Amino acid sequence: LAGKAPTKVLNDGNKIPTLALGTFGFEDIPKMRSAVNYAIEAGYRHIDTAALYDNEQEIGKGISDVLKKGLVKREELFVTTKLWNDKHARDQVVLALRESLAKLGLDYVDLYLIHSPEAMNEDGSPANIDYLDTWKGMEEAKQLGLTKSIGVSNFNTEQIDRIKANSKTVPAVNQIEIHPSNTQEKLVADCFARNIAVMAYSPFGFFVKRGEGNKPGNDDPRMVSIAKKYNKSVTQIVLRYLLDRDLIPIPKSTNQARIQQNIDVFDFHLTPQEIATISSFNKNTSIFS
Ligand SMILES: NC(=O)C1=CN([C@@H]2O[C@H](COP(=O)(O)OP(=O)(O)OC[C@H]3O[C@@H](n4cnc5c(N)ncnc54)[C@H](OP(=O)(O)O)[C@@H]3O)[C@@H](O)[C@H]2O)C=CC1
Ligand SMILES: O=C1CO[C@H](CO)[C@@H](O)[C@@H]1O
Repeated sequence: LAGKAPTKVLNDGNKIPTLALGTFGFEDIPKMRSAVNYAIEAGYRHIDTAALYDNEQEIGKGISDVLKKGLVKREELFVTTKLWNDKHARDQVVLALRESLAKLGLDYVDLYLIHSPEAMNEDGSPANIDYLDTWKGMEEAKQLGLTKSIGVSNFNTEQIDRIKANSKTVPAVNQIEIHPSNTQEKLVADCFARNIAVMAYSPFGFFVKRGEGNKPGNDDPRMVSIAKKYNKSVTQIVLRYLLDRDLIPIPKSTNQARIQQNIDVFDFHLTPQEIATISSFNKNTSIFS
């Protein structure tokens, strides 16, 4: 009953499955319960959510279904969630994680991330809270056993180094936007040099800008020819490209066939030349800006 994605050992010794189901999309919240069921049935063992996504309750129902069906045991699952920007005060972190856990119906998560270095007030205005204080709250959450690992998201090298220089715990993970048009080679190398694993969000951001259809369907002849060679789809080639760079992609889908397709990427490898070809699409452009 092992999952399809191999695991990677984090700097704290915990093991993380190297591909996760993405779950962001407010209009998709009602579909998340079935998406989690489809994903676990297809061999996913890692689910990525966040307090921001407002779907932890539906995901919790999906997790409860698969546990009840006996498809997996809790310890075979890896659940990642994130602290939103309006809960950065040190004494809010444990409370925010307890709220997420209650919604998920779990007594611990596997990975808790600071969603972004930017602290905000509830109205979205900037708050004057240093993420070093937030990180202390994260360490407390870990000490309490509410999360196995702690990490960050959307942090740059300088911000990671400030945590490293001022804290006992180094982030286990940095979750950032990575796809062929935003390859992030420097930040990834900096994370790896510090023994920090990297999760790649918006893996299909190569094909679409947010709000412009959101339907990957790339027909670039170079991508199509690599896909033909391996008898895979272009989206599968993008996921394999990220895996072959030792990253942990987070493809989001609520559609059963696409959920299955997105994890069917562990039976081939790209050549260094193909990886270089795909990296040559880099424009250092974020889909969010
Ligand atoms: N830490 C952070 O700040 C951020 C984290 N994330 C995380 O990363 C995840 C993934 O990123 P996200 O921005 O959602 O986008 P993705 O790059 O995962 O793309 C999702 C889109 O692609 C479609 N799709 C999925 N699989 C296929 C396929 N095989 N063929 C064709 N279309 C497909 C989906 O539609 P459909 O569902 O209909 O299949 C959806 O429209 C998020 O869901 C979230 O968990 C994302 C952004 C920021
Ligand atoms: O995780 C996330 C999902 O996407 C949002 C934008 O649409 C981001 O703001 C957020 O960080």
